[in-house]
Amino acid sequence: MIWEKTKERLKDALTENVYALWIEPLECVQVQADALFLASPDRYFNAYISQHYLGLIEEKIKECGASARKVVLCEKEAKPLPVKLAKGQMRLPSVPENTTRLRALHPRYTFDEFMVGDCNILAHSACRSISVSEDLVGPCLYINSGTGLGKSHLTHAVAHKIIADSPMTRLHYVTAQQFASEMVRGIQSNTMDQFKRKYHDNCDILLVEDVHSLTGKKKTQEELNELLDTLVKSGRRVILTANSAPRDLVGIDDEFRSRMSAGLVTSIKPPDIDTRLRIVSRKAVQHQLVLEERYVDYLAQHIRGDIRKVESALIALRAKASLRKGDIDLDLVREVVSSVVGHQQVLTSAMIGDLVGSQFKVSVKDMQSRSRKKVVTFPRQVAMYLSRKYTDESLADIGRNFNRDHSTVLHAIKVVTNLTNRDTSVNAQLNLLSDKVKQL
Ligand SMILES: Nc1ncnc2c1ncn2[C@@H]1O[C@H](COP(=O)(O)OP(=O)(O)OP(=O)(O)O)[C@@H](O)[C@H]1O
Repeated sequence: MIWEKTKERLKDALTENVYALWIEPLECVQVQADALFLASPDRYFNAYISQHYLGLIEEKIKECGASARKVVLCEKEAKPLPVKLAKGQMRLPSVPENTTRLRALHPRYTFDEFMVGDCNILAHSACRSISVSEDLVGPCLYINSGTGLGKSHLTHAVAHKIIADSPMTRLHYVTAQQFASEMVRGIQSNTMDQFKRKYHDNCDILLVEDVHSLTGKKKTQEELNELLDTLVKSGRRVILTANSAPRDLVGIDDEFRSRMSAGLVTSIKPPDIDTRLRIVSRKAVQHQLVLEERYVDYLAQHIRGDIRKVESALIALRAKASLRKGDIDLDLVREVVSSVVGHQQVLTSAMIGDLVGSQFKVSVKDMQSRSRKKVVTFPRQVAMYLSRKYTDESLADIGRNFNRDHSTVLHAIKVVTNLTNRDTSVNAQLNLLSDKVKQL
């Protein structure tokens, strides 16, 4: 009774779509003195509810005057997905049967959780505009990147947004492998008609991940090629992801390659230091970890590329800190970072200062001194220039290492850039030093 009453209030408080999508599937399975147990289709569903609606649900329960004020979310009894869904079972109401299963979507891979920087701004804005059907990028978007740089995150974000804004959209989210297996099953069981109907007729947006895995799978490539043609020609939306650009895919037919390149092709680059800082801060909050700013800096400085490594470092930090029942300190952060990135050394301005000093036979101490002698100023300026070029340190950090402020570093960069443009011997010297820096 109490849940029925609460649902009435939630119905008034939420839009029809949101209510149908997120509240209706919840089933009250138990009421205890202080808690109401609600069962949902799966744990992803639970996570989404916890993040977005738990407060409101509890508020409405309170308004209904129940003594049970707390909500405990649990999963409905896990059952294998039935081939033919029983009425309403484990399927979101109002959502067409053949839309993506929400359980395939990670609840936290949303636009809100995605940190945007120079490295991914185009992919991000293209996904945003596809998710609201803006016609900025055309119907087909291809995103490629190395591992762990956010392709799935963005693709899921598109799906979340579409499902939340317009749940009636027929959206299919599959990996290329799943698409291939489904097609093979269709061929083997003589149900290709059904397969074609699902993707050609009953699909408004298609999201296919990891198309590089179709290497050598001629038949699947043909099928997907034909499907892309149908969807794109009829103005429906497609997002494809892969580990490399279409031109670099191996074992892919030219026709299919060209079809995939027909719309916007964009790559996500490894995140720059500013984006990494924001990612570390955001993920720390997600993992309920309170981190001092200097440790956020340390993690962002040292963990580059694959963002999964940031997550594993944070998980390890939390686990180790709680085992030790102590605060997080620099030693612990260092230990965790080196276990995540191995012994890969991160280039610093201090290392570059040492190298340049030894090449010019000037001590680091002299470079840090106030001396304006040319034998000291030039190596100092070169060290600053190379530090800016090869490390992620800020101008202020580089300056600090040489006992100067950021404007001196800016000036040094200008001087050295001018010299390399004018003086071939300085240019040659810098090339030589650059090679040595790269070997550090
Ligand atoms: N810009 C970003 N902001 C916040 N988190 C990010 C960002 N980019 C990636 N991540 C996180 O990094 C992890 C890996 O991302 P994701 O799975 O999307 O990578 P991927 O490019 O699809 O990798 P793969 O090619 O290995 O499948 C996820 O936890 C994701 O949330």
